[in-house]
Amino acid sequence: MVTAKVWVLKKHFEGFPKPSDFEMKQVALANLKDGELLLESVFLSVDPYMRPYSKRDMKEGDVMIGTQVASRIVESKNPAFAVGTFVVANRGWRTHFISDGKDLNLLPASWPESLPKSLALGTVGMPGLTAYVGLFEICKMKPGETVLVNAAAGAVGSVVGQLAKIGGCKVVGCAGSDSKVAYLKNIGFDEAFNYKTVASLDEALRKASPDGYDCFFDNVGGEFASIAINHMKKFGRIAVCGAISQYNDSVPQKGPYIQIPMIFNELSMKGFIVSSWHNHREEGVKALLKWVLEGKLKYHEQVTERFENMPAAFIGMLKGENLGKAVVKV
Ligand SMILES: NC(=O)C1=CN([C@@H]2O[C@H](COP(=O)(O)OP(=O)(O)OC[C@H]3O[C@@H](n4cnc5c(N)ncnc54)[C@H](OP(=O)(O)O)[C@@H]3O)[C@@H](O)[C@H]2O)C=CC1
Ligand SMILES: CCCCCCC/C=C/C=O
Repeated sequence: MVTAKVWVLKKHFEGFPKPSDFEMKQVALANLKDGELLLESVFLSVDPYMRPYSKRDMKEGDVMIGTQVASRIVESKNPAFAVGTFVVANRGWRTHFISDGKDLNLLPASWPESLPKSLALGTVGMPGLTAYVGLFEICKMKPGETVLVNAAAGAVGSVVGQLAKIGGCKVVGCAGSDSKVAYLKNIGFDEAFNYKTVASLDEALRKASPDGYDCFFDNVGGEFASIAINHMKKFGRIAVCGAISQYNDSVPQKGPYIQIPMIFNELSMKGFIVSSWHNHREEGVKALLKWVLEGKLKYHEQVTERFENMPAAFIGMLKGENLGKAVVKV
């Protein structure tokens, strides 16, 4: 019999999550029945959505939600899944779990041995797909346009900027430290600035693109988005992807309000959730993997060692300690 370690939400987050909001437990797993398989998590993802989704979907005592666990099959009574195969699953913060195979995604057959499997949680996984859908389907980016992205050195933002360059656009990004800004320049951003240290966000946005922005991929919301909307060009498009600046608010932020710039510049603004675009998954993963293998799409991972450190990795990511995709190596 295998005993799994799991992290549960002990106490609903109030403001910023803290270590005492989590509790690690041990769960004995049953023996496998025919058709089932036992999986071991190798890498786990920590993502911003866990913060707002915990409030909306979870109750205290539930296992922490967690998507895209790159896992290894250790025992199988299901002929469709061989022992040793790696898959992506959506089973929360657990070291081991049992599946009937229906909720598992195999890595693409063309996945080379040399490529970290953890990329299936980041650049070639859900965050990469988010960038792909947001740029190509929501912003409908065209060559020659100027694209703005915030949280640009993170899992989604770093892919957004590079896909925009692949698509022939000028790219402006911002991030919360000088070393992140240097990284953005290194991976091909045309302009980048540290939103925490510029004297004026308004000035920084104007200086980076005096003519304004055709596309704005918004990962942050709040004050940044309120200022950026005034820098959109006529008929600009805004992909509302995330609002991380608001996830830990106990009291909702108030305006400024967006109607006037929306009207004057005839802007389009559309929120989206990547999982609703699952019909683009196969095409998107294939394209992302190809660009990674061609060296056109660079990646960086912030790897935290040990399952015991899941809460620290999650809290650290919310604080901006990650460069690229934050993952935990079990
Ligand atoms: N709509 C969808 O389907 C999806 C939406 N998302 C959203 O995309 C965004 C990025 O996610 P992801 O790439 O996984 O995460 P990241 O890897 O970008 O990590 C989060 C980053 O957000 C930045 N950040 C944290 N707090 C603030 C703040 N108050 N103001 C500005 N920046 C902040 C930090 O970077 P810094 O140092 O630069 O501050 C931090 O590193 C999130 O809002 C997330 O919820 C993600 C996936 C799917
Ligand atoms: C089954 C995986 C679903 C992931 C959806 C993530 C949506 C994120 C929203 C904001 O961060």
